[in-house]
Amino acid sequence: MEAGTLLSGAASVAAVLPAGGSGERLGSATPKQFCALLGRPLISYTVRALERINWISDIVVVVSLENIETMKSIIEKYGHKRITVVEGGMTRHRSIFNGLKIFPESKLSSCPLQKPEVVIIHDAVRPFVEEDILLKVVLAAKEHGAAGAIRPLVSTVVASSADGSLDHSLERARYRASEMPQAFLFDIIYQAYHQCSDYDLDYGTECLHLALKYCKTNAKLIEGSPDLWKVTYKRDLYAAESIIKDNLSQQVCVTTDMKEDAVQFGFLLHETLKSEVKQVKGISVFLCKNDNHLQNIFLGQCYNFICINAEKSDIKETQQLVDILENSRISVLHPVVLISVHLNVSENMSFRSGMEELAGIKEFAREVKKKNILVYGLLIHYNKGQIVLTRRTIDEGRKRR
Ligand SMILES: Nc1ccn([C@@H]2O[C@H](COP(=O)(O)OP(=O)(O)OP(=O)(O)O)[C@@H](O)[C@H]2O)c(=O)n1
Ligand SMILES: O=C(CO)[C@H](O)[C@H](O)COP(=O)(O)O
Repeated sequence: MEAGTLLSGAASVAAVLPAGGSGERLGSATPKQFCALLGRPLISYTVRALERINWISDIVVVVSLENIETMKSIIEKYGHKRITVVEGGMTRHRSIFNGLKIFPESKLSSCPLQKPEVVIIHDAVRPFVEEDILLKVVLAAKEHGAAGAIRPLVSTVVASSADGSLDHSLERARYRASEMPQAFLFDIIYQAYHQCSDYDLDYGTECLHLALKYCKTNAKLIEGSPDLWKVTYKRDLYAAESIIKDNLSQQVCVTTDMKEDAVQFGFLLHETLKSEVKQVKGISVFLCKNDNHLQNIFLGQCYNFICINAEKSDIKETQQLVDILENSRISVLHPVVLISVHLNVSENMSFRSGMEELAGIKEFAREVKKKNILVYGLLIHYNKGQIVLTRRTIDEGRKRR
Protein backbone atom coordinates (compact mmCIF):
# COMPACT_ATOMS: atom_id res chain seq x y z
CA MET A 1 0.00 0.00 0.00
CA GLU A 2 1.17 3.54 -0.75
CA ALA A 3 2.59 5.53 2.16
CA GLY A 4 0.19 8.36 1.36
CA THR A 5 -2.75 5.95 1.77
CA LEU A 6 -1.45 4.62 5.06
CA LEU A 7 -1.16 8.17 6.28
CA SER A 8 -4.51 9.22 4.84
CA GLY A 9 -6.53 11.25 7.25
CA ALA A 10 -3.29 11.80 9.12
CA ALA A 11 -2.16 15.30 9.68
CA SER A 12 1.05 16.83 8.58
CA VAL A 13 4.50 15.42 9.23
CA ALA A 14 7.67 17.52 9.47
CA ALA A 15 11.26 16.59 10.28
CA VAL A 16 14.00 18.13 12.39
CA LEU A 17 17.59 17.17 11.54
CA PRO A 18 20.09 18.09 14.26
CA ALA A 19 23.35 18.97 12.49
CA GLY A 20 24.92 21.41 14.92
CA GLY A 21 27.69 19.20 16.30
CA SER A 22 31.45 19.53 15.82
CA GLY A 23 32.24 15.85 15.27
CA GLU A 24 34.95 15.58 17.92
CA ARG A 25 35.15 11.79 17.75
CA LEU A 26 35.73 11.87 14.02
CA GLY A 27 38.66 14.20 14.58
CA SER A 28 38.49 16.28 11.43
CA ALA A 29 38.54 20.08 11.22
CA THR A 30 35.32 19.86 9.19
CA PRO A 31 32.28 18.69 11.19
CA LYS A 32 31.36 15.22 9.91
CA GLN A 33 27.99 16.33 8.48
CA PHE A 34 29.88 18.55 6.02
CA CYS A 35 32.53 15.96 5.06
CA ALA A 36 32.39 14.93 1.41
CA LEU A 37 31.25 11.47 0.32
CA LEU A 38 31.96 10.98 -3.39
CA GLY A 39 32.34 14.75 -3.60
CA ARG A 40 29.04 15.64 -1.94
CA PRO A 41 28.55 16.65 1.73
CA LEU A 42 27.18 13.91 3.98
CA ILE A 43 24.29 16.11 5.10
CA SER A 44 23.07 16.46 1.52
CA TYR A 45 22.51 12.67 1.40
CA THR A 46 20.44 12.75 4.60
CA VAL A 47 18.44 15.76 3.44
CA ARG A 48 17.78 14.03 0.12
CA ALA A 49 16.63 10.85 1.87
CA LEU A 50 13.88 12.85 3.61
CA GLU A 51 13.17 15.37 0.87
CA ARG A 52 12.24 12.68 -1.65
CA ILE A 53 9.37 11.59 0.63
CA ASN A 54 6.39 13.67 -0.41
CA TRP A 55 4.41 13.24 2.81
CA ILE A 56 7.08 15.11 4.81
CA SER A 57 6.04 18.73 4.45
CA ASP A 58 8.99 20.60 5.99
CA ILE A 59 12.55 19.74 6.91
CA VAL A 60 14.27 21.85 9.56
CA VAL A 61 18.06 21.56 9.55
CA VAL A 62 19.75 22.79 12.73
CA VAL A 63 23.36 23.91 12.32
CA SER A 64 25.80 25.95 14.37
CA LEU A 65 25.93 29.69 13.72
CA GLU A 66 29.24 29.46 11.85
CA ASN A 67 27.83 26.84 9.46
CA ILE A 68 24.57 28.55 8.50
CA GLU A 69 26.02 29.96 5.28
CA THR A 70 27.68 26.63 4.42
CA MET A 71 24.33 24.89 4.85
CA LYS A 72 22.54 27.47 2.72
CA SER A 73 25.07 27.04 -0.06
CA ILE A 74 24.63 23.23 0.08
CA ILE A 75 20.86 23.69 -0.26
CA GLU A 76 21.41 25.99 -3.23
CA LYS A 77 24.03 23.82 -4.95
CA TYR A 78 22.12 20.54 -4.67
CA GLY A 79 18.69 22.05 -5.21
CA HIS A 80 17.22 20.89 -1.89
CA LYS A 81 13.62 21.86 -1.30
CA ARG A 82 11.31 22.49 1.69
CA ILE A 83 14.28 23.20 3.99
CA THR A 84 14.50 25.74 6.80
CA VAL A 85 17.87 26.37 8.43
CA VAL A 86 17.90 27.10 12.15
CA GLU A 87 20.74 27.97 14.52
CA GLY A 88 21.80 25.16 16.85
CA GLY A 89 22.66 25.02 20.55
CA MET A 90 25.58 23.82 22.66
CA THR A 91 24.28 20.23 22.87
CA ARG A 92 22.25 17.93 20.65
CA HIS A 93 19.15 18.33 22.83
CA ARG A 94 19.46 22.11 22.73
CA SER A 95 19.79 22.00 18.95
CA ILE A 96 16.69 19.80 18.60
CA PHE A 97 14.75 22.12 20.90
CA ASN A 98 15.73 25.10 18.73
CA GLY A 99 14.50 23.17 15.70
CA LEU A 100 11.15 22.48 17.32
CA LYS A 101 10.72 26.08 18.46
CA ILE A 102 10.64 27.26 14.85
CA PHE A 103 7.16 25.80 14.41
CA PRO A 104 4.65 28.43 15.47
CA GLU A 105 2.27 27.61 18.29
CA SER A 106 -0.52 29.59 16.73
CA LYS A 107 -2.00 29.24 13.24
CA LEU A 108 -2.23 33.03 13.09
CA SER A 109 1.54 33.38 13.04
CA SER A 110 3.13 34.83 9.90
CA CYS A 111 5.72 32.02 9.86
CA PRO A 112 5.39 30.00 6.63
CA LEU A 113 5.89 26.76 8.59
CA GLN A 114 2.86 25.00 10.05
CA LYS A 115 3.04 23.14 13.31
CA PRO A 116 2.88 19.45 12.28
CA GLU A 117 0.91 16.78 14.06
CA VAL A 118 3.91 14.45 14.00
CA VAL A 119 7.56 15.44 14.01
CA ILE A 120 10.39 13.15 12.96
CA ILE A 121 13.75 13.69 14.64
CA HIS A 122 16.66 12.25 12.71
CA ASP A 123 20.40 12.79 13.10
CA ALA A 124 21.88 14.49 10.05
CA VAL A 125 24.74 11.99 10.19
CA ARG A 126 22.59 8.92 9.47
CA PRO A 127 22.27 9.20 5.70
CA PHE A 128 20.73 5.82 4.84
CA VAL A 129 17.28 6.24 6.28
CA GLU A 130 14.55 4.68 4.14
CA GLU A 131 10.90 5.58 3.70
CA ASP A 132 9.59 2.34 5.24
CA ILE A 133 11.20 2.92 8.67
CA LEU A 134 10.16 6.60 8.61
CA LEU A 135 6.60 5.56 7.90
CA LYS A 136 6.68 2.94 10.64
CA VAL A 137 7.88 5.38 13.30
CA VAL A 138 5.42 8.06 12.18
CA LEU A 139 2.43 5.68 12.29
CA ALA A 140 3.54 4.33 15.66
CA ALA A 141 4.02 7.86 17.00
CA LYS A 142 0.49 8.74 15.94
CA GLU A 143 -0.78 5.77 17.89
CA HIS A 144 1.53 5.78 20.92
CA GLY A 145 2.74 9.39 21.11
CA ALA A 146 6.38 8.47 20.46
CA ALA A 147 8.35 5.85 18.56
CA GLY A 148 11.95 5.12 17.70
CA ALA A 149 14.14 2.74 15.73
CA ILE A 150 16.20 0.21 17.67
CA ARG A 151 18.96 -2.30 16.83
CA PRO A 152 20.31 -5.33 18.65
CA LEU A 153 23.37 -4.57 20.82
CA VAL A 154 26.68 -5.49 19.24
CA SER A 155 28.54 -5.68 22.56
CA THR A 156 27.44 -6.33 26.10
CA VAL A 157 26.95 -3.23 28.28
CA VAL A 158 28.87 -3.27 31.56
CA ALA A 159 29.04 -0.87 34.49
CA SER A 160 32.29 -0.27 36.30
CA SER A 161 32.70 0.59 39.95
CA ALA A 162 34.69 3.56 41.26
CA ASP A 163 38.01 1.66 41.13
CA GLY A 164 37.50 0.73 37.49
CA SER A 165 36.56 -2.90 38.06
CA LEU A 166 33.42 -4.60 36.82
CA ASP A 167 30.39 -3.77 38.91
CA HIS A 168 27.75 -5.55 36.86
CA SER A 169 26.83 -6.38 33.30
CA LEU A 170 23.48 -6.25 31.53
CA GLU A 171 21.84 -9.24 29.94
CA ARG A 172 22.48 -8.36 26.32
CA ALA A 173 19.39 -10.01 24.86
CA ARG A 174 17.10 -7.80 26.97
CA TYR A 175 18.55 -4.51 25.77
CA ARG A 176 18.61 -2.68 22.46
CA ALA A 177 20.60 0.20 21.00
CA SER A 178 18.41 3.24 20.46
CA GLU A 179 18.94 4.62 16.96
CA MET A 180 17.21 7.16 14.77
CA PRO A 181 14.74 8.04 13.24
CA GLN A 182 12.36 8.78 16.04
CA ALA A 183 8.93 10.38 15.75
CA PHE A 184 6.65 12.11 18.22
CA LEU A 185 3.29 13.77 18.42
CA PHE A 186 4.57 17.31 18.19
CA ASP A 187 2.81 18.50 21.33
CA ILE A 188 4.35 15.70 23.40
CA ILE A 189 7.97 16.27 22.49
CA TYR A 190 7.55 20.05 22.57
CA GLN A 191 6.13 19.88 26.07
CA ALA A 192 8.87 17.47 27.16
CA TYR A 193 11.59 19.87 25.97
CA HIS A 194 9.86 22.80 27.65
CA GLN A 195 9.63 21.01 30.95
CA CYS A 196 12.97 19.24 31.05
CA SER A 197 15.84 20.39 33.25
CA ASP A 198 19.06 22.07 32.19
CA TYR A 199 20.78 18.87 33.21
CA ASP A 200 18.67 16.93 30.69
CA LEU A 201 19.39 19.49 27.99
CA ASP A 202 23.13 19.44 28.66
CA TYR A 203 23.79 15.77 29.37
CA GLY A 204 20.83 13.82 28.02
CA THR A 205 21.23 11.71 24.89
CA GLU A 206 17.77 10.27 24.38
CA CYS A 207 14.65 12.09 23.14
CA LEU A 208 12.44 9.07 23.85
CA HIS A 209 13.52 9.33 27.46
CA LEU A 210 12.34 12.95 27.67
CA ALA A 211 8.90 11.96 26.36
CA LEU A 212 8.72 9.22 28.99
CA LYS A 213 10.02 11.29 31.88
CA TYR A 214 8.03 14.46 31.26
CA CYS A 215 4.93 13.27 29.39
CA LYS A 216 4.58 9.69 30.62
CA THR A 217 4.68 8.51 27.04
CA ASN A 218 6.02 4.99 26.52
CA ALA A 219 7.51 5.05 23.05
CA LYS A 220 6.92 2.18 20.66
CA LEU A 221 10.25 0.60 19.70
CA ILE A 222 10.67 -0.49 16.12
CA GLU A 223 13.37 -2.77 14.75
CA GLY A 224 15.43 -0.83 12.17
CA SER A 225 17.92 -1.90 9.49
CA PRO A 226 21.72 -2.04 10.05
CA ASP A 227 22.19 0.95 7.74
CA LEU A 228 20.67 3.30 10.31
CA TRP A 229 23.95 3.56 12.18
CA LYS A 230 25.41 6.96 12.99
CA VAL A 231 28.57 8.21 11.30
CA THR A 232 30.74 8.83 14.35
CA TYR A 233 34.35 7.82 13.60
CA LYS A 234 36.51 8.29 10.52
CA ARG A 235 36.05 4.68 9.45
CA ASP A 236 32.29 5.34 9.29
CA LEU A 237 32.91 7.83 6.48
CA TYR A 238 34.67 5.13 4.45
CA ALA A 239 31.87 2.68 5.17
CA ALA A 240 29.24 5.25 4.14
CA GLU A 241 31.09 5.92 0.89
CA SER A 242 31.15 2.19 0.08
CA ILE A 243 27.43 1.87 0.75
CA ILE A 244 26.72 4.82 -1.55
CA LYS A 245 28.82 3.27 -4.33
CA ASP A 246 27.04 -0.01 -3.86
CA ASN A 247 23.61 1.64 -3.95
CA LEU A 248 24.52 3.50 -7.12
CA SER A 249 25.27 0.27 -8.95
CA GLN A 250 22.11 -1.49 -7.89
CA GLN A 251 19.63 -0.07 -10.33
CA VAL A 252 19.55 0.22 -14.04
CA CYS A 253 16.71 1.52 -16.16
CA VAL A 254 16.26 0.15 -19.68
CA THR A 255 14.32 2.38 -22.07
CA THR A 256 13.44 1.57 -25.64
CA ASP A 257 11.88 3.37 -28.56
CA MET A 258 8.63 1.93 -29.89
CA LYS A 259 10.17 0.02 -32.80
CA GLU A 260 9.63 -3.71 -32.58
CA ASP A 261 13.33 -4.57 -32.77
CA ALA A 262 14.21 -2.22 -29.93
CA VAL A 263 11.36 -3.44 -27.74
CA GLN A 264 12.44 -7.05 -28.33
CA PHE A 265 16.05 -6.27 -27.60
CA GLY A 266 15.06 -4.29 -24.49
CA PHE A 267 13.02 -7.19 -23.21
CA LEU A 268 15.94 -9.58 -23.61
CA LEU A 269 18.41 -7.21 -22.03
CA HIS A 270 16.08 -6.64 -19.13
CA GLU A 271 15.76 -10.39 -18.57
CA THR A 272 19.51 -10.89 -18.82
CA LEU A 273 20.25 -8.10 -16.36
CA LYS A 274 17.74 -9.51 -13.91
CA SER A 275 19.09 -13.02 -14.04
CA GLU A 276 22.81 -12.52 -14.58
CA VAL A 277 23.94 -9.32 -12.96
CA LYS A 278 23.66 -9.89 -9.27
CA GLN A 279 23.21 -6.42 -7.84
CA VAL A 280 21.33 -4.76 -10.64
CA LYS A 281 17.63 -4.19 -10.30
CA GLY A 282 16.29 -4.17 -13.81
CA ILE A 283 13.63 -1.59 -14.41
CA SER A 284 12.18 -1.52 -17.86
CA VAL A 285 10.35 1.47 -19.14
CA PHE A 286 8.92 1.13 -22.58
CA LEU A 287 8.97 4.60 -23.94
CA CYS A 288 10.90 7.13 -22.00
CA LYS A 289 8.39 9.93 -22.67
CA ASN A 290 6.33 8.61 -19.81
CA ASP A 291 7.54 11.28 -17.40
CA ASN A 292 5.67 10.07 -14.37
CA HIS A 293 7.13 6.62 -14.56
CA LEU A 294 10.63 8.00 -15.02
CA GLN A 295 10.21 10.48 -12.16
CA ASN A 296 9.44 7.56 -9.88
CA ILE A 297 12.60 5.84 -11.05
CA PHE A 298 14.64 8.96 -10.29
CA LEU A 299 13.11 9.15 -6.84
CA GLY A 300 14.24 5.55 -6.44
CA GLN A 301 17.77 6.84 -7.02
CA CYS A 302 18.49 5.30 -10.40
CA TYR A 303 21.61 6.71 -12.01
CA ASN A 304 22.25 4.13 -14.76
CA PHE A 305 20.32 4.07 -18.00
CA ILE A 306 20.43 1.99 -21.15
CA CYS A 307 18.53 3.56 -24.01
CA ILE A 308 17.88 1.21 -26.92
CA ASN A 309 17.35 2.66 -30.36
CA ALA A 310 16.31 0.58 -33.35
CA GLU A 311 17.98 3.06 -35.71
CA LYS A 312 21.74 2.82 -35.80
CA SER A 313 22.35 6.54 -36.25
CA ASP A 314 19.33 8.14 -34.61
CA ILE A 315 20.07 9.64 -31.21
CA LYS A 316 16.71 11.40 -30.76
CA GLU A 317 15.56 9.01 -28.02
CA THR A 318 18.85 9.42 -26.20
CA GLN A 319 18.61 13.19 -26.46
CA GLN A 320 15.08 13.07 -25.13
CA LEU A 321 16.14 10.95 -22.17
CA VAL A 322 19.01 13.36 -21.46
CA ASP A 323 16.49 16.25 -21.45
CA ILE A 324 14.31 14.44 -18.93
CA LEU A 325 17.37 13.60 -16.81
CA GLU A 326 18.49 17.21 -16.90
CA ASN A 327 15.06 18.48 -15.88
CA SER A 328 14.90 16.04 -13.00
CA ARG A 329 18.23 17.49 -11.77
CA ILE A 330 19.39 14.09 -10.50
CA SER A 331 22.78 14.59 -12.16
CA VAL A 332 23.39 17.42 -9.68
CA LEU A 333 23.53 14.74 -6.98
CA HIS A 334 25.58 12.06 -8.79
CA PRO A 335 27.01 11.44 -12.25
CA VAL A 336 24.45 9.68 -14.44
CA VAL A 337 25.66 6.98 -16.84
CA LEU A 338 23.66 6.58 -20.03
CA ILE A 339 24.52 3.90 -22.58
CA SER A 340 22.94 4.66 -25.92
CA VAL A 341 22.56 1.31 -27.72
CA HIS A 342 22.01 1.37 -31.48
CA LEU A 343 20.94 -1.73 -33.33
CA ASN A 344 22.26 -2.56 -36.75
CA VAL A 345 19.81 -4.97 -38.32
CA SER A 346 21.06 -4.58 -41.87
CA GLU A 347 23.19 -7.49 -43.01
CA ASN A 348 24.78 -5.47 -45.81
CA MET A 349 26.07 -2.64 -43.66
CA SER A 350 29.66 -2.96 -42.47
CA PHE A 351 30.47 -2.24 -38.84
CA ARG A 352 32.75 0.56 -39.86
CA SER A 353 30.12 2.47 -41.83
CA GLY A 354 27.68 1.93 -38.95
CA MET A 355 30.20 3.54 -36.61
CA GLU A 356 30.65 6.46 -38.98
CA GLU A 357 26.90 7.09 -38.97
CA LEU A 358 26.89 7.08 -35.20
CA ALA A 359 29.76 9.55 -34.95
CA GLY A 360 27.36 12.40 -33.98
CA ILE A 361 26.99 10.90 -30.53
CA LYS A 362 30.59 11.84 -29.66
CA GLU A 363 29.89 15.56 -29.88
CA PHE A 364 26.65 15.11 -27.97
CA ALA A 365 28.45 13.15 -25.23
CA ARG A 366 31.08 15.89 -24.91
CA GLU A 367 28.34 18.50 -24.41
CA VAL A 368 26.30 16.64 -21.81
CA LYS A 369 29.39 15.58 -19.85
CA LYS A 370 29.43 19.18 -18.62
CA LYS A 371 26.06 18.46 -16.99
CA ASN A 372 27.41 15.39 -15.21
CA ILE A 373 25.67 12.99 -17.62
CA LEU A 374 28.10 10.49 -19.12
CA VAL A 375 26.84 9.21 -22.46
CA TYR A 376 28.42 6.19 -24.17
CA GLY A 377 27.41 5.00 -27.65
CA LEU A 378 27.24 1.29 -28.48
CA LEU A 379 26.57 -0.11 -31.93
CA ILE A 380 25.32 -3.69 -31.94
CA HIS A 381 24.96 -5.98 -34.94
CA TYR A 382 22.27 -8.44 -34.21
CA ASN A 383 20.42 -11.24 -35.82
CA LYS A 384 16.69 -10.85 -35.44
CA GLY A 385 15.97 -14.56 -35.94
CA GLN A 386 18.23 -15.44 -33.07
CA ILE A 387 16.53 -12.86 -30.82
CA VAL A 388 13.08 -14.33 -31.50
CA LEU A 389 14.42 -17.79 -30.64
CA THR A 390 15.96 -16.56 -27.40
CA ARG A 391 12.76 -14.80 -26.40
CA ARG A 392 10.79 -17.97 -26.95
CA THR A 393 13.23 -19.84 -24.70
CA ILE A 394 12.75 -17.22 -21.97
CA ASP A 395 8.96 -17.41 -22.26
CA GLU A 396 9.04 -21.20 -22.05
CA GLY A 397 11.38 -21.04 -19.08
CA ARG A 398 8.92 -18.74 -17.30
CA LYS A 399 6.02 -21.10 -17.91
CA ARG A 400 8.01 -23.96 -16.39
CA ARG A 401 8.80 -21.95 -13.21
N1 LIG B 1 25.37 20.74 19.73
C1 LIG B 1 25.01 19.76 18.93
C2 LIG B 1 25.64 18.49 18.96
C3 LIG B 1 25.25 17.52 18.07
N2 LIG B 1 24.29 17.79 17.16
C4 LIG B 1 23.93 16.80 16.13
O1 LIG B 1 23.45 15.60 16.69
C5 LIG B 1 23.72 14.51 15.83
C6 LIG B 1 24.28 13.31 16.60
O2 LIG B 1 25.31 13.73 17.47
P1 LIG B 1 26.82 13.23 17.46
O3 LIG B 1 27.00 12.04 16.63
O4 LIG B 1 27.26 13.14 18.86
O5 LIG B 1 27.55 14.46 16.71
P2 LIG B 1 28.70 15.38 17.23
O6 LIG B 1 28.30 16.02 18.51
O7 LIG B 1 29.03 16.28 16.10
O8 LIG B 1 29.89 14.34 17.42
P3 LIG B 1 30.91 14.23 18.64
O9 LIG B 1 30.07 13.80 19.83
O10 LIG B 1 31.90 13.20 18.22
O11 LIG B 1 31.52 15.60 18.84
C7 LIG B 1 24.69 15.01 14.79
O12 LIG B 1 24.02 15.15 13.55
C8 LIG B 1 25.13 16.33 15.33
O13 LIG B 1 25.49 17.30 14.35
C9 LIG B 1 23.65 19.02 17.15
O14 LIG B 1 22.76 19.25 16.34
N3 LIG B 1 24.04 19.99 18.02
O1 LIG C 1 20.89 7.49 19.12
C1 LIG C 1 20.56 8.52 19.58
C2 LIG C 1 19.35 8.74 20.37
O2 LIG C 1 18.95 7.61 20.89
C3 LIG C 1 21.39 9.68 19.35
O3 LIG C 1 21.82 9.74 18.04
C4 LIG C 1 22.53 9.59 20.25
O4 LIG C 1 22.08 9.40 21.55
C5 LIG C 1 23.30 10.84 20.15
O5 LIG C 1 24.20 10.81 21.19
P1 LIG C 1 25.62 11.37 20.98
O6 LIG C 1 25.37 12.76 20.49
O7 LIG C 1 26.26 11.33 22.32
O8 LIG C 1 26.24 10.46 19.98
